[in-house]
Amino acid sequence: MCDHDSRKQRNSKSHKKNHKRQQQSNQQPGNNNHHEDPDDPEWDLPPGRPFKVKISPTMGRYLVATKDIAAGDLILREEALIVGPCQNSKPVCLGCLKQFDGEHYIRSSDNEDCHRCMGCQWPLCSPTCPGLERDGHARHALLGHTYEECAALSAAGPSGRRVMDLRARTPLYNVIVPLRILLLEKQDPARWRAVRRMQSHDSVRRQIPGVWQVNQLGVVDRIRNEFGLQQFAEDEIHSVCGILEVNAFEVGDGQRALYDLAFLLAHDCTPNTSHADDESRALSIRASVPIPKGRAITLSYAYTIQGTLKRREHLKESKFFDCCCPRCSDPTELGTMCSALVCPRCGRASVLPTDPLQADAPWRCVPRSAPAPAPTPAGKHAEPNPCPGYEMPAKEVKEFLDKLTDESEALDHNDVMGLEGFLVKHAARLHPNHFVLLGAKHSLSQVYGKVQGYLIHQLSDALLERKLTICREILRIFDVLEPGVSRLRGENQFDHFDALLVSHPKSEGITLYEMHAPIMILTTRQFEANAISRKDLRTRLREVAACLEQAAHILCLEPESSSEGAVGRAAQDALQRVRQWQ
Ligand SMILES: C[S@@+](CC[C@H](N)C(=O)[O-])C[C@H]1O[C@@H](n2cnc3c(N)ncnc32)[C@H](O)[C@@H]1O
Repeated sequence: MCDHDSRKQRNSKSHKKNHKRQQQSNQQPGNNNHHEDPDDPEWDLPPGRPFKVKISPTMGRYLVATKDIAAGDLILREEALIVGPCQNSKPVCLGCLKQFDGEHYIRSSDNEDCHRCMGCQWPLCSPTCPGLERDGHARHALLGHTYEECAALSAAGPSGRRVMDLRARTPLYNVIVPLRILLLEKQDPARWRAVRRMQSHDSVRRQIPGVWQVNQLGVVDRIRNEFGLQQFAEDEIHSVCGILEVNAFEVGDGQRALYDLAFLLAHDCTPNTSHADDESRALSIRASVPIPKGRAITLSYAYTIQGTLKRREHLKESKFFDCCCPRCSDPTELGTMCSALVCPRCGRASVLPTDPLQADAPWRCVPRSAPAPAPTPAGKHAEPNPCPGYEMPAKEVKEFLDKLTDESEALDHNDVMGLEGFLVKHAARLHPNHFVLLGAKHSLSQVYGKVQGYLIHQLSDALLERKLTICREILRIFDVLEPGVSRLRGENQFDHFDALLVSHPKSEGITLYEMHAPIMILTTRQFEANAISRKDLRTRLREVAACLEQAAHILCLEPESSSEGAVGRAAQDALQRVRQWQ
């Protein structure tokens, strides 16, 4: 349905442009033409893997299923090649990478703010941190603070003294992962080779001052001049920065990591896998939907609840390619209308990009496949849209979206009234599924029932219904954009997106879990007030059990130590209780 609509909606003026787009689109991982791409002979994978490596002219190397993979199946699990702090990280212990808040660290005996490495003076959580290399007993071996790293960081004096405020983000930590990679060449040549075969897009990045210059000052000059490590060539450090920008996964609590095989997964805006990392930063990739043999195995490098314009901008700026996936190619975003604006002339939420693959194409109010209009008394059908042709220049749309995004990012996502006010304020300009509204709704789905004044038992029936409605609305969108056994891909509290994949603490599973409490409380209240029958009660309990069952099914695939894993266990416990009542 959506494809058909979108084809009609597209500006079909340029046959040539469409032909080019068709070609691009055929290269997308979602399309089933992978038999045409050759296998990459350089990859000799151990037997038993459900995938192989292919190579395409546009996407480079990517993984393709070699057998039918069922939803939920584990496709790949691997240890990190290297782990370290994210860009602009808050100070962390170089051994275990934990931040210096709460009770996570031991103050040093000389009453300093924290313990520091005796050699390089970089902050550590304790002198006995398990991530410190000592006499052959390093628990994390190359993933923690090694003798070589300490020597490099103190080559021109103890550089860690520059980290002064333990609570403030600092660009000083941007050097740590590049340095860890550079040191691998001598420490572990096999790992070094594994990292060096990753793409760094140097030639493109070199042309972007915001990327190249920033790395020059923040990483290259610091390593070579401030730390005095002239043995590392400028270009080599730049390539390592590129490898990290293009291939790193955001893991743990504000860390980034590289993996031997997972980096080969191609991007798709409606991916067929989800991923999770555990305490040791081992990464698991699971199928979120059935993946037939021969289909590319994909994940999303972008935030799923984001409009096409912003997603493609992010992918272009940080991953250096133009996404032409089915979702990006469809102005309606697979019918979700996630980017649709309300037309000021006719009042319908039907202003869409005329060509979503061209960021400068105008947006236009287009007839939609709304329910067929009723015949007029004269027997003729009314015009389905009174103003086909209302147009907004791309620049105006972009400015409007930037303003909206700034406003939504400034919201306190624990402030119920602020979030509801934001929804009301923009209802007249945006489709109810517009991504900025979905972001606010997603927060509301979590905070109704959790924050002071809105704790679950304090909520009126109307507010419980509101929480439920919001959960249902967002689940309908997840079903299209992230179908199957997957977590919602969401931005987390970190404001740095240097990594390939943001970690996604909010989840579809969590939304399903969120739904069970309002249904339960409403049902109990209504049953006690004799407003529903025993039969209705049983039906509602079945609905609650279904939510919990799905939530547990999704979240119990998450690592036990993660917050999602904990909600999964809570869902299982709640399910048992509901079954007893049933
Ligand atoms: C993490 S790497 C994936 C592995 C990479 N293809 C390789 O050969 O090393 C990300 C890069 O792969 C390419 N890529 C991934 N998904 C793509 C897609 N859907 N369309 C075009 N290029 C894609 C882009 O060049 C992107 O910067």
